[in-house]
Amino acid sequence: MEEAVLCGSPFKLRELFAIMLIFCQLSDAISLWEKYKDSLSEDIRHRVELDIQPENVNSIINEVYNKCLVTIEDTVLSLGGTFLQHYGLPQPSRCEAVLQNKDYLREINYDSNILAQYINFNENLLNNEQSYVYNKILEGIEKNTGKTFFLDAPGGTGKTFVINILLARVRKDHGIALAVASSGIAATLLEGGKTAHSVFKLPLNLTRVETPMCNISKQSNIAQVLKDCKLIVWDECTMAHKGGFEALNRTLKDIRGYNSLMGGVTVLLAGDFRQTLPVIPRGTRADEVKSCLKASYLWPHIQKVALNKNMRVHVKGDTSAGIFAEMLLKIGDGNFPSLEGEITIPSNLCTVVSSLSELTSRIYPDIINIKMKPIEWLCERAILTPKNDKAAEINEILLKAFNEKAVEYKSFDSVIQSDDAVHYPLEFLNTLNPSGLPSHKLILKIGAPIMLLRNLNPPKLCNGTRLQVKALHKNVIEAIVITGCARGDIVLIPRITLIPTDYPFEFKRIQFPIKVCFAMTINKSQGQSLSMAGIDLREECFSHGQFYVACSRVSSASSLVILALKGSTKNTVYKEVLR
Ligand SMILES: Nc1ncnc2c1ncn2[C@@H]1O[C@H](COP(=O)(O)OP(=O)(O)OP(=O)(O)O)[C@@H](O)[C@H]1O
Repeated sequence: MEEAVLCGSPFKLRELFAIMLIFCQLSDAISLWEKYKDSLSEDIRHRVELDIQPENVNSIINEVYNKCLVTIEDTVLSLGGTFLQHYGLPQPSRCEAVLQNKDYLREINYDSNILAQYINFNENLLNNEQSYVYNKILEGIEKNTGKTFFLDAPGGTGKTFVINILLARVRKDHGIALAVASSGIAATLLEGGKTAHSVFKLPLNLTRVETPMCNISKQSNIAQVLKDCKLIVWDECTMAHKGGFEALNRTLKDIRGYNSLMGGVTVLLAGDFRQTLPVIPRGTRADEVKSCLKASYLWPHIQKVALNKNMRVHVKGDTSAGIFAEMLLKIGDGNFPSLEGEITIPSNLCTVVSSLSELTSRIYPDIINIKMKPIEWLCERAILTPKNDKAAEINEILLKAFNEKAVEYKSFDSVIQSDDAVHYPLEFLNTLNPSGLPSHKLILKIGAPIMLLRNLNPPKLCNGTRLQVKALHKNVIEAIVITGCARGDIVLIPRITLIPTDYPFEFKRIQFPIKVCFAMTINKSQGQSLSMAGIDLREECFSHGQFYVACSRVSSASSLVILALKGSTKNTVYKEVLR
């Protein structure tokens, strides 16, 4: 073998080894294998290095050796020999899933050196409460105690900061740490983050199924990832329906073959119950409360940890930002002094204005020159409304406020079951405006900000990513990304088929998956940070946490303008969710 290594290819070496196994009655085949396994599997290793960085191959080297043994065994069998076990060698597994599993390879393909530097630098910055949370979760991962944690963290307390160091710690040692979030926007803030729906293949009808399961088969690529992962982080978990966590729990138990909570993997659920709860179409307060994580049978089994110190304020050393943050917490907790449910909006929270034109001109001054503005200008501002119709009204006004040619795109609508065509004529379908679907008549101008309504190519193009229109072609829209990790990239958006899920009959709309977004609903803004936010409260916030979410998009009173005709507003807080 020693001579052959110098002159033969790995393929020829394996052939030689196979012949020796059958014909040479080797007394110690295992030692020979151990000594030359790297030479025997060199080409297989190179092939894996095409998919992941060379230094990361070591974390799956046993898979490489296994593949090598399989090919040796194939040759031995074809030469009339028998299984490798018979010769005192390890019996290879015929399931070589990992080497072909792109999802798996992506999850272990992090640069350990860069991660080590990142950890060294940032671990030292953790404050006391962050360190406590970090070490507690790390201990759970290292001792494999299989705990699920809930990290209660209001905005600015360093939740994302802590999570990213935890993810780096696991990945540095080639462990798998999955990062997901309930919304596409929140997912872009986590290293390697994706939406929970796309990773866990959560069923769409969570409200209607009693024992939901993730649509993941045990043989799939993602099942292998879930089987081996050491940490799952789910950010903005308070926005998600409890059925999603229950589905994940059942699926992990099944895939990992272990009947403890979440199949024994450490799970970190992070969020803030002061923010909006899962949206239940046509649901009541009780429906919303009943659908959140706290109402799940899993909740009593989850260990609670919290962050309280606002690091945005602390790092900047800005005392007025500190007062602002304290006020936000009082609003979020429902402890702001109120009279018959109405709170008087204080001047150190924001600037109060009394007309829509004042609100729009404060948030979008000099809109006439919108095409000349840098993308930062557009990305850092938005007007927020409790409901869609007011956002649509403001978008129409602001779209008319600058001189560019308006281009109209009409959708192609149709029912999915041909029998329904009699009951739901085309003209009727065109009038429908389900939330999350672009309208039948989409009017756009070059320079206008738009928002994606689907995850087209996460994390670059997610549901919620904002862009600015650059060119309006007949079948494609050219736009520059203004938020998220692809900021500054120019992308082309096609018309796609969109099917709303919460309609009593099925219909599809072929349209560009976008909306103009000078203004957007408060629920859509959750997870976005702004430097200038306007809130239109002509119609008041109607659901838990909306006012808190809207105000907490910015970090100081000078960045917030509120249109409140009476100077007061309703602050809806479901105290039962905060207990
Ligand atoms: N220990 C720390 N040392 C230095 N900077 C920190 C520390 N913790 C957090 N920060 C910084 O404070 C800011 C807020 O942190 P982060 O974004 O993690 O908070 P968050 O809780 O995720 O807030 P939000 O939910 O509003 O996004 C960030 O700029 C972050 O880098």
